[in-house]
Parts: sequence; structure tokens; C-alpha cells
Amino acid sequence: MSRPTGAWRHQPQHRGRMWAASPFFRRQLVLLRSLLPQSPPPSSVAGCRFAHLSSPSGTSGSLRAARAMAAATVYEADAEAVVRRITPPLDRARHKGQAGKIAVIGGCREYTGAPYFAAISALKVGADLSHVFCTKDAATVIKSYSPELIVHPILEESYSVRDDERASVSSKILTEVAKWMERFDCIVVGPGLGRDSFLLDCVSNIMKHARQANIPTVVDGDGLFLITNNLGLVEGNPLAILTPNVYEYKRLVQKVLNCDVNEETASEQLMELCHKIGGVTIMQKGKADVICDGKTVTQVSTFGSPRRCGGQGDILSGSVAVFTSWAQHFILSNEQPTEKRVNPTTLGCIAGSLLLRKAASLAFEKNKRSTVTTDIIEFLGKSLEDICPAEH
Ligand SMILES: NC(=O)C1=CN([C@@H]2O[C@H](COP(=O)(O)OP(=O)(O)OC[C@H]3O[C@@H](n4cnc5c(N)ncnc54)[C@H](O)[C@@H]3O)[C@@H](O)[C@H]2O)[C@@H](O)CC1
Ligand SMILES: Nc1ncnc2c1ncn2[C@@H]1O[C@H](COP(=O)(O)OP(=O)(O)OP(=O)(O)O)[C@@H](O)[C@H]1O
Ligand SMILES: [Mg+2]
Repeated sequence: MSRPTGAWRHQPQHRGRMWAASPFFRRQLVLLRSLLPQSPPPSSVAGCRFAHLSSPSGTSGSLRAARAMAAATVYEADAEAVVRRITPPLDRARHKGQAGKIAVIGGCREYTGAPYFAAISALKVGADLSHVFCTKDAATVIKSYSPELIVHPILEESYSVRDDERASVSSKILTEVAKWMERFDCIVVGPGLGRDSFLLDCVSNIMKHARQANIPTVVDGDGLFLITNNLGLVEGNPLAILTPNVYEYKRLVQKVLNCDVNEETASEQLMELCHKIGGVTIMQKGKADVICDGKTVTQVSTFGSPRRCGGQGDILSGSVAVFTSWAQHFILSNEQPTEKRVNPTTLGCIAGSLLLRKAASLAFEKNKRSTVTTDIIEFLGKSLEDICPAEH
């Protein structure tokens, strides 16, 4: 297996003044290098407007300023190096479950494809077990797509629950999910969840439980609708990963920052959003997937495919879940001092983004205009194999 040549490369097109002497910047470099020792330092870092940025209370002015300046520069991740580094070897001594147990909370009457795409992608990337918690209506359909998935038909929508039963049904749902929660390495909340108010209340309880249990949580699709209207569910949670598409991002910015998306100051705005929500990692999906954890802004811009068929975000959420759990294990087992650790959430986003893009590219090469999401899923395995061969 070839060794990584560096995890983060500097994007030269960014403007501004040098601030490489900043202690915060130096600390960031140490963080990045500690993960991938051969990583060359960025040649320059640009600063720009930051006075308007807010940050969690207690943050000193200089740290706030340094963070804001860091936001001005977007680093292109050496995503292949990240994938190689965090993907665990296929060790014959391992038993079932050690490569990851993922759960997707989603699937209702309208949407059965999205939770399936997310859950099956988690398996195809390399997780050992993939669960789906969905409504009864969706469960049989999802099971029929694949016998590989473990499907729990436990969620309920308002139409199927009488008003006087709500409290007891809600607590039963939480008890049922809680039984499983500790086993999961990461959960994905939202693909195909729908927007029924009772169902979303139940999912809020599940998210609170996951947070107490320190389970990394990818929030996507209707999960983003839920948290945009209830930010407390993710505020200050370093294990929360938000993966908004262009519309979901717009709604988040409007709600949290009370303004519109500004392309001119995109990275500063993303950093500001992270700080306002506090501690979370955000991957803003688009032409490039831009990832911010409140400290650094990195992007993955490897070209994928010109097809924009629905469901690619679902593949991404399932893949990010697996890579985040792998990154967590990688970081913990490499015994780095806490202050030197790079966020597993950031690494998970970088790796998930690259893999989806590679798979989309291969699928498009084969299927051209008829490329659909299932075609892309078929290429997840080859994409990972090309970067990180199973036998080495
Ligand atoms: N096969 C499936 O079952 C799929 C289900 N999906 C699920 O569908 C649900 C809804 O997700 P969507 O991404 O469709 O979200 P939205 O319901 O927010 O958006 C629906 C569509 O409306 C348009 N739109 C939304 N806001 C807009 C705005 N401000 N300006 C202009 N156009 C706007 C966009 O074309 C968008 O794709 C989620 O649960 C998602 O996971 C998707 O993941 C796609 C695949
Ligand atoms: N303009 C673009 N150019 C190239 N790739 C893109 C573009 N927009 C999105 N993508 C790719 O598609 C992935 C999913 O992003 P997208 O915006 O389609 O998510 P989504 O709307 O949540 O998807 P879903 O239909 O699953 O809900 C991104 O991670 C990126 O790889
Ligand atoms: Mg989506």
C-alpha cells in the first residue's frame, strides 16, 4: 500500500495577507501533520474579513480572530491520503461488527429509496452491519430491496396514532431504539424521514439519546429540516455532522445567521455558521463539498459526475457514517494527545465525499445519461479498492 503524501494541500487561488506566524495557525498545522506526518505545510494562508464572526462564549478575542482568519482559506484535502489512512485493514482476526455498525433513522410512506441508499452504501463501503429504523409502511418495502439490511418497523406518523396514545407510543419507540443505540458506531438521521410532526418529535428524542450515548450523528435530508427548527438538538455537539444540500444550507443560514447565502464570503459564512451552532461539523454539498468543523475549512472537489440524480446525498451520508466511525477508531488507536487530534468527523466527511465522487465518475463513464443512484452504489467497492486495496 502506498503511503500518503500529504493530507491537506493549499488552494493557491485564495486571497489575502500572510498570518502563518499566528500561534493558532501553527497549532492547526501540528494537528494536520500529526495525522499525516509527510503533509507539506501550506505555503501561505490568506486572511480576510472576520470582525463580524461570533464564537462560543468564553473564546478569547485572539482565538476568535485566528479562527475567523482560518476560515478565509479553503484547503483542498488530499482525500485519498485520508481514505488510506483511516480505512482499517481486513484483519482475519476480527469478528463481525468490528468494521462498524451503522443505523439509519429514516423511511416513511413517501420515501423508501433514501434510507435504503444510505444503509446499503454503509455496507458497500465496508461496515459489517447496517440497520434502518423506519415506519411500518416503509419497512416491508425496504426489506424487499435488500436482505442485507436489518429493518426495524418502529416509527409512527400522526395519522396512525390517536392523540391519547401519543405519549405512550413515543416512549415505546424511544425504549425500542435505545435498546440498540449503544451498539452503533454512528447513526444517520433523516434520509427519507418525512416531516410528520409526531414522527419528528420521536426522532428528536432519539437524537437526544444518541447524544447522551456519544454516538456520532450524521444529520441529512429531513433531519436537517428538524434541526433547523430545533437547533438545540445539535448545538455544541462535536459528534454531529450536518450535510446540507444547496437548499438545506440556504434554510440553515437564513435561520441561524438571519441572512442569505453570500457566495463572496462563502467560507467565512460557513465558519460563522459552525460557530453559531457551536461545535458541529458541516459539509456543504455542491460542486465542491466544503467541510468546516469550526477550526478549518477543507474541500473535496474531485470531479464526480454531471448527472444530478436524486439519492447521491444519501450515498454520501451512509459513507460518511462509516468513515467517521473508522476515523474515530484510527485516532483513538494511534494514541495522539487529545490536543493534537484532528476531528474524526472532518476526516469522515472528506473520505465519504471522495468515495462518492469516484463512484459517480465510474458509474457515469459506464452509463452516461442513464446513470442513477443504484449504478453509483455498484461502484463504491471499486472506488475504495482503487485507493486502498483489500489485499496488500
Ligand atoms: N428515492 C428517494 O426516496 C429519495 C428521497 N429523498 C428524500 O426526500 C426528502 C426531501 O429531500 P429533498 O432534497 O427533495 O428536499 P426538499 O423537499 O427540501 O426539496 C425538494 C426539491 O425542491 C426544490 N427546492 C427546495 N427548496 C428550494 C428553494 N428554496 N428554491 C428552489 N427550489 C427549492 C429542489 O429542487 C429540491 O430538490 C428527504 O427525506 C430526502 O432524504 C432524497 O434523498 C432523494 C431520493
Ligand atoms: N454542482 C455539482 N457538481 C458536481 N457534483 C455535485 C454538484 N452538486 C452535488 N454534487 C455531488 O453530489 C453529492 C450530493 O449532493 P446533492 O446536492 O445532490 O445532495 P442531496 O440533494 O442531498 O442529494 P439527495 O438527492 O440524496 O437528497 C455531493 O456530495 C457532490 O459529490
Ligand atoms: Mg438529501
